[in-house]
Amino acid sequence: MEQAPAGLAPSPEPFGMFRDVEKRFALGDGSHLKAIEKLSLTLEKGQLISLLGPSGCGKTTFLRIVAGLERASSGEVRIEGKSVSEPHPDFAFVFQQPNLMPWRTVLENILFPLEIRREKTPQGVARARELVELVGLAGFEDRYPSELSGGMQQRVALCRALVHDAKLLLMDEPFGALDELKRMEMHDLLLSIRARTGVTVLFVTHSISEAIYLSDTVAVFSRRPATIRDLIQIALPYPRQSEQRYGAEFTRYEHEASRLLGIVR
Ligand SMILES: Nc1ncnc2c1ncn2[C@@H]1O[C@H](COP(=O)(O)OP(=O)(O)OP(=O)(O)O)[C@@H](O)[C@H]1O
Repeated sequence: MEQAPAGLAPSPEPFGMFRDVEKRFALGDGSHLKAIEKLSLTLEKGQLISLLGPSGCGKTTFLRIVAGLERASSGEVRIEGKSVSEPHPDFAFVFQQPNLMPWRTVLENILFPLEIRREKTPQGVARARELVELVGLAGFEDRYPSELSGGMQQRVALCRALVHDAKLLLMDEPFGALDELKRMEMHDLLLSIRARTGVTVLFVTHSISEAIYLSDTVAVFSRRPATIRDLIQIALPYPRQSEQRYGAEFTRYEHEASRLLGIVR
């Protein structure tokens, strides 16, 4: 690490630091596919960054690398100053499908991460119940996933991700399978949970409006091989309100993102 000039404390490394990340996949015919090229991004603690880009550009691959589920071919991937090489117990995931265990009740699904960590303490159970309350599922603790709507199942998945007090929440198009109304409800729910817990979030989406509504920063990806075209800082105040979606400032951000994506000039 570089030495700070005398009298100045070295500035601490950001929570997440990704520098010149590249990813090449070896294909069956002996050729390679370059999914990510020289991608650099920093993530501050408590920040919510959306990764916005066209389908197939490499967003999921990047998220999987940050998660430690995939290794970068080159570049640096660091969380809290440490290189990521495998999934970390402080990371949590929410995918497009809730992937609940059908034979477990709502509460049992949420408690699962605590069970595998052997942390199913009375405090852990209390936190699970508190999360159930927070996402509006009180009274459904003993129901099975098949008895819930898709939106309710996704809320259970969110509780399961947060029950062990994750530091980093990695979300891959988590609301993509929901209808517009449910998706908007989930946006407000995610933002209220984030305001309460201070969790840092990386959120993959190809919805421009979703990215703007949720994020303090939108990282607009290029087409494959993915790199970041630009960062859009969203200055809309929190707590976000649905009315903001129809304001002139929101439209300006939508236009800027569309321009960076090459949809409009
Ligand atoms: N394991 C793999 N082996 C070979 N190629 C892969 C592998 N995983 C992903 N790819 C390729 O890498 C590219 C990026 O895929 P990725 O899933 O990251 O895109 P994405 O931006 O998340 O797309 P979408 O929004 O459609 O989910 C694609 O061309 C995909 O075919």
